Amino acid sequence: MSLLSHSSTFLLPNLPTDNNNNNNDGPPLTYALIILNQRLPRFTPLLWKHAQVHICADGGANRVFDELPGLFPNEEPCDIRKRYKPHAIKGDMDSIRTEVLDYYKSLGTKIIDESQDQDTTDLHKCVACIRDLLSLEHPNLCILVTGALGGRFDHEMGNINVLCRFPSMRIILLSDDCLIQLLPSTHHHKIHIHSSVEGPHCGLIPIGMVAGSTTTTGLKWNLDNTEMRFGGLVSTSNIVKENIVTVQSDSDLLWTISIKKE
Ligand SMILES: Nc1ncnc2c1ncn2[C@@H]1O[C@H](COP(=O)(O)OP(=O)(O)OP(=O)(O)O)[C@@H](O)[C@H]1O
Ligand SMILES: Cc1ncc(C[n+]2csc(CCO)c2C)c(N)n1
Repeated sequence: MSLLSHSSTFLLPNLPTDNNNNNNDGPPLTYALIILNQRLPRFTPLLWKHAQVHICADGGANRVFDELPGLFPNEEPCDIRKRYKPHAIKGDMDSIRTEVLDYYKSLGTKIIDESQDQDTTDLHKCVACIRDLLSLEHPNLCILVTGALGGRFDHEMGNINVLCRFPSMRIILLSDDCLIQLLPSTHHHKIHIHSSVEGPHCGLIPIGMVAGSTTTTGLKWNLDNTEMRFGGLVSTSNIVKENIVTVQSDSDLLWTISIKKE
């Protein structure tokens, strides 16, 4: 089974320039950023800089409009708003304010109103949009999602469900405190830990099914062909012990790791 490399280099101030590789020994990645409708993480400008495409999910546009200027107290809000112009705003448009919609429309942002679809979330709609826009030209695409965690529980579960609905895409859900991604069972996984910005707290959690057998290295409490299931063992409050964590499992798992406060 082939190995998939993971690396949170997008949390570093500069992406590594040797071979222009931002994914350690994995293929260089192209980043896309989705902003959801929750308080922006403090490192949003960094993610924005690393990403080639920026899309707001409905009310996520209010957050860019309202909160990004506050991250640059010495600059004029209108300068910041022009600098951080989303490529598109997509969703069912029940949360974006009219003045915000009109403002970004006037700057040339694409407005994609999918209010007729009340069966998929705004995040789902944005991921599908990025897949259709970029995945052919950029097979090594990684979607970063801000504001995905730490709010309403139905929204959080909906956001995690998007990871499961697009299992072959690299999607990373972020909050100020942690990140979550899916480790599909189609691969073995090698996770490079950047201990200046992430860890040591971490977790490996089965989702939707019993994970019959999982083996890890690099953790304080490693799994050794161990079964995990909700209602039984799930690996929470684990600790990263090495610079590389490896995971092999017969089931899709969620990987989560804490993000350090500066
Ligand atoms: N409290 C929250 N916790 C977690 N995620 C959130 C929260 N609020 C919004 N989001 C995310 O931001 C996206 C856009 O939110 P917005 O408030 O614009 O729309 P919504 O109508 O509440 O969400 P949806 O239309 O997707 O049900 C949501 O699809 C969801 O992914
Ligand atoms: C069984 C079922 N439960 C909830 C919804 C509601 N819902 C799910 S996604 C969405 C769009 C949000 O922008 C809405 C309203 C549904 N359609 N079907």
